[in-house]
Amino acid sequence: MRVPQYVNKPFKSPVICKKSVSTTESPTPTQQMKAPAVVRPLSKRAPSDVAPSINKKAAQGVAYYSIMYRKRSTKKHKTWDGDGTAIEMSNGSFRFYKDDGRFFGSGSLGKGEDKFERIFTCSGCEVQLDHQIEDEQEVSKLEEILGSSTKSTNQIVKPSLGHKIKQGTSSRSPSPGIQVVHYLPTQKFKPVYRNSQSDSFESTPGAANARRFPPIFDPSQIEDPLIMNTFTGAECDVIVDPILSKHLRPHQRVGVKFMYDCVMGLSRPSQHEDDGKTSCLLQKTDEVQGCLLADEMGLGKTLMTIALIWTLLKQTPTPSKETTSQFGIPLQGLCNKVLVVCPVTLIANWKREFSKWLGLNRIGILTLDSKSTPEKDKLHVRNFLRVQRTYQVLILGYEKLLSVTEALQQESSSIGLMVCDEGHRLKNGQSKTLSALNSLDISRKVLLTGTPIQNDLTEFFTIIDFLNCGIMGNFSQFKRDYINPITRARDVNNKYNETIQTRGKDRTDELIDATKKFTLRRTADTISKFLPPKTDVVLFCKPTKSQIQAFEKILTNAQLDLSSITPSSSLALITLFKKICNSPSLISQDSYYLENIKSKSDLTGCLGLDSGKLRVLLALLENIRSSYPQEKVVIVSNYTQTLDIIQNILTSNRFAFTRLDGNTPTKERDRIVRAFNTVPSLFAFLLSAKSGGVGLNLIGASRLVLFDNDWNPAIDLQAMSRIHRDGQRRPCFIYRLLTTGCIDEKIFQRQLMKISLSFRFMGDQESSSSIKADDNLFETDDLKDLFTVLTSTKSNTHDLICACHGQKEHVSDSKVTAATMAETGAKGWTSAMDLMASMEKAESEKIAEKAALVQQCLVDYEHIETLKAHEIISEAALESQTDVTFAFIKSSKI
Ligand SMILES: Nc1ncnc2c1ncn2[C@@H]1O[C@H](COP(=O)(O)OP(=O)(O)OP(=O)(O)O)[C@@H](O)[C@H]1O
Repeated sequence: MRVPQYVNKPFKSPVICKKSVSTTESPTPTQQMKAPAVVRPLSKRAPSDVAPSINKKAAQGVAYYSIMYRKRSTKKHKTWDGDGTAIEMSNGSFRFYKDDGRFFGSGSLGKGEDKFERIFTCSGCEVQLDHQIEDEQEVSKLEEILGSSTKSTNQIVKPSLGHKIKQGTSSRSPSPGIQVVHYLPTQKFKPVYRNSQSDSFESTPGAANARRFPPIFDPSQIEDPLIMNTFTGAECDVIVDPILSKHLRPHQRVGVKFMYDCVMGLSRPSQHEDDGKTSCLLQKTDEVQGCLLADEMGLGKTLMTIALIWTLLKQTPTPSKETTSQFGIPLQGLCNKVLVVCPVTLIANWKREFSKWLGLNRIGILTLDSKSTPEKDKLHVRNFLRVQRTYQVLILGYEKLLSVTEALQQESSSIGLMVCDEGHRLKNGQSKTLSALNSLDISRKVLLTGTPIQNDLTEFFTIIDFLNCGIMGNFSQFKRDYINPITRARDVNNKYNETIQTRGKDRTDELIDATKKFTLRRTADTISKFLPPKTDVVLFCKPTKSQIQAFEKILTNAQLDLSSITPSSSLALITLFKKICNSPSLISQDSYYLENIKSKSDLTGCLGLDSGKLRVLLALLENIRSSYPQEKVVIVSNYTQTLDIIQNILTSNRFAFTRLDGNTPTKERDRIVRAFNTVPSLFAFLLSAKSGGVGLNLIGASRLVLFDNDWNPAIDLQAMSRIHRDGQRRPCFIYRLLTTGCIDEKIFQRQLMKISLSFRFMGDQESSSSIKADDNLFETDDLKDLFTVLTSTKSNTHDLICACHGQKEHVSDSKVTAATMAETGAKGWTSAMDLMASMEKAESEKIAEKAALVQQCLVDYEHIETLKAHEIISEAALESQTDVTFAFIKSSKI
């Protein structure tokens, strides 16, 4: 019997790969209809072809790479023919294997050549390394395949009638480590469903016994199958391809099912909790078809989305005779085409992830070249939509989208799913990108973001309405029903108005309940057990004399009217103060200083390079280099000028580094990142937070220094999660440097307040009553406070939340009151009456609220004053840090 398997070569017309499978008897047509898929093992190879003593070599430090290869050609626009694996031997040479494990050549690098840039030629082929395979499981699979298998790559096992289908290998087996599934139906598989309403289990839910088509994978043959939920009327079970499901972590299985339910319009009962293990019978209401996956960074949103895309491209719960072969094998999935829109810097990352998890010879991915003309782009898009089997996924940058909208509009109904990565970009209802996306006729949408929707309900409405148009009514209704009552309840003047408070709380709960249907957010803690421990270190760095002088002189001469100060009128001064925190030398180029201060005050004496944070940074880098020579450091700043200063310091202290900022061309980024992750001598990576924070994988480093902070905590969080992510092997240290008592600290405190607020909304249902619609953290008093320089404090943040002595204590709830007292001047023992009186003051209430919000984010941190002796100090490379006045340290090991 001949079973078709569709192999879509990325840059070629697809081929139907006719594969023979042997059994001793052919099944009857009815048997064929019901037979399960058989998961076949990896190809076996003869010892003669075996990579020489792989395991031994691995122990000696050989490395594995995924490769792409093609026949040699003189064509101008070359494309790749297939994937494979390379082994870098201990002598530096490379041995190349096709994805079925066949050895096909070897090559070596010339002096100074970059292994990822080099195109090797051997056996009539051109080969390029794609990425290093570091995952232990993957490496051991490769060792197994390349090292211990027997040769039968071209062996075709023929089916024989009526017998169990034998396992064999194919002439086109996929990437190493991947199991081949043959679409052969048997009678064995009877899925068990849970009825989500009643919690009872049944083997034939609703009309399931009327299912006419067998699933393409047999769950009984798959270890830990991932079976999608179903609905009455479904004709076929949908099971995630085991080549992907075997990699998914528990939270990712739940995530894939959640997204599937949303885009399929399946409604979960409100109390429904999916463990990702059972398939449930849900109601198909089509009320929602858009999904917001707002998991924190690093949880693998890309892999989850790839699993969804691949499932929908290959399978459908409602096949028909026309869309299946005579054996009931689906010839097409629910979606023919998928559109992925993302920031341009992430296009390569998406493609790499598709390649990593599926291999690019399984799926056709089209990306538009950033250099091509709008005309060419339109042509490519039209071809993508019209030509059936060459490409299934189009990955586009948001910027390109506008130039191809018209072409997409013409055939957008053929796109079955749209994915918007870093989707918080769409929160502005007036944006052209949003209207371009809205003009496409695509109902199934997935929006990915690691950034919480920051308490702005107007922006949240924009995103909700984009995903599921009209689900919350129109904007005026939403404003009336949710924004107004929630905002009113937040107003301090209504704090004791019970009616307003109750209404606000009810509306908040209602909103959370309504959006829960299509919103999923999990925190980074979910994945922490799969990662090495992480230690967060907040270092308060003593400002230098010239920094303090600079603050004072500028404040005196700025002549700010503090009673009428507004965020916009003070923005330039805020920026100047932030620069002084980094290095007073930045003042001399600052436009506010040049225009308003320079003529009034002579600051020449305090324009030196030196700053508290630079001193701490340099000492930290020296400590790391001498005590942990294997480790690398990422240094992040929001300012390229600051990066320039740090770059000079690195150069004069002979630290080898590389750098990525807004001026780095997109095509260079990948090479820079790869070089940093792989070249041992590169010690530091200078990164601009805004231009490079998103999507980068810098797991070559295990330490990261956040030199300054942004108002938006999401930007800092993005940057910080570049090293502590899947693939990281070493314990990680994240250092945040703050100038003690200065604007740095105030920004940090506001960030923590923002994080607390958004956490309440997005994640913590219990405290959802505290949702605040308007994140108005900039009242006049706050602004005044920003410019206050507290020279006597060791940490203003610590003063705010705690009154301990900085000897490894942790903050606890009970300490907030004490801290509040300290801040309001009520030091020492105070009678209950006095305390009551002072707490009634509006001012102290505000401080208490601020302290509570800040404290919420700092629970579990150890408080350490002037780095009192403690074992973490040496692990964190903080010995002899005389410029650190205080530290908060939290280790995930605690
Ligand atoms: N189950 C897994 N096993 C091994 N590696 C994984 C797994 N899931 C994800 N990864 C890897 O973890 C890294 C982070 O994943 P990914 O970029 O998808 O996270 P994310 O949630 O999109 O984060 P961000 O918002 O920062 O981009 C990637 O290199 C990815 O290949």
